[in-house]
Amino acid sequence: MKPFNRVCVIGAGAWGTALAGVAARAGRKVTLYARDAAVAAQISATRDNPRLPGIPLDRGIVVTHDIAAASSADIVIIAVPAQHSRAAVAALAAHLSPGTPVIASAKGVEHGTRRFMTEVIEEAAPHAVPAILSGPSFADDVARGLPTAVTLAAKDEALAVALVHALGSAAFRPYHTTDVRGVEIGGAAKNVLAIAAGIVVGKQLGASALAALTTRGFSELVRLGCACGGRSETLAGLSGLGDLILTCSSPQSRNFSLGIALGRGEPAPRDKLSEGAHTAPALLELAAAHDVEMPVAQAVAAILAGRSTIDGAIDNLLTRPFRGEG
Ligand SMILES: NC(=O)C1=CN([C@@H]2O[C@H](COP(=O)(O)OP(=O)(O)OC[C@H]3O[C@@H](n4cnc5c(N)ncnc54)[C@H](O)[C@@H]3O)[C@@H](O)[C@H]2O)C=CC1
Ligand SMILES: O=C(CO)COP(=O)(O)O
Repeated sequence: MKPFNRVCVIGAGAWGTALAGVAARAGRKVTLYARDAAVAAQISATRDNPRLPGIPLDRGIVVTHDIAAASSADIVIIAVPAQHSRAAVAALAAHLSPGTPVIASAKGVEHGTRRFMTEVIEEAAPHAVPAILSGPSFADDVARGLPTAVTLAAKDEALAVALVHALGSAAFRPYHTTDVRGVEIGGAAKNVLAIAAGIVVGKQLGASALAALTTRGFSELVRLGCACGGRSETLAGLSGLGDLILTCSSPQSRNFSLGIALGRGEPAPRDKLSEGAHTAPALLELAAAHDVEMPVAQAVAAILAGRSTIDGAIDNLLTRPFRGEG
């Protein structure tokens, strides 16, 4: 396999900027693409992204507004919100050399189509080779170079290993797998479940309730993941259980914070992306299509859509029939 040297990251938000830093730290030549020319110019001039305030951009990273810069990339990383990934990949497709690995890093399921992020890449850039990176990793931690471990999946194991070597470093440790579906379902489901965990905290239901909710949420994630073809060891790994633990326990998470605000009866935090809120309906459609029960995710979707009050949803969950664990 040819060595990967040039990396182009699409999306100059918090995660794209953090991943550009990861690639630069791993010794790669990095271009960070911002859709908005003014944003590209500002980040390039100040070497600071307001989404990651106070964390200087690595000196070697070139910031551009020119999508054609992707044409020289050996690896492309898509770091835009899940519902925008198709548009970002479509705009990129004509500039990619055939066979270029395109790594999805959004955590969600597409509305309407119920497609996972690698499926979106397959459809929008059929000549690219999709991969997915996911796991417990806050952009702020990663950009600061704090120790992080994630999962990186590609159908071809040799490619997954090569991508790990191209992006990994002491502080950023990707583990490779060929279980693409298992990795992407963990990231998508945990965001929805983290909103429920936040509600538990916002409603002050106690630490025991939070542990119960997180664990029963994990059962849902595993049920859906296995039904969609993911492997149980992946779902119990960094991109499933690992990310669920992180996001269901830290106010640094935007999904958890949304839940806390909802539980307290406060307005949702402004200008903060909550992928779980966007993914909840599509996740439930997937669950229904596979005949999988997801009561916690269902409660989140019902609350967000205004079909249920928080108290009503909690009552529903607490009065479900007793059953065997599993
Ligand atoms: N922030 C974090 O800690 C982490 C985020 N993620 C995932 O990464 C994804 C992006 O999240 P953030 O970077 O945090 O969001 P963000 O809101 O900070 O940034 C999103 C960026 O995408 C850009 N964008 C939107 N549509 C685009 C398009 N069509 N072409 C090019 N750029 C476009 C926006 O201009 C914005 O700069 C989400 O799916 C999130 O779940 C994953 C791991 C960690
Ligand atoms: O995915 C993340 C950490 O792994 C980031 O979580 P939030 O999107 O909830 O902030």
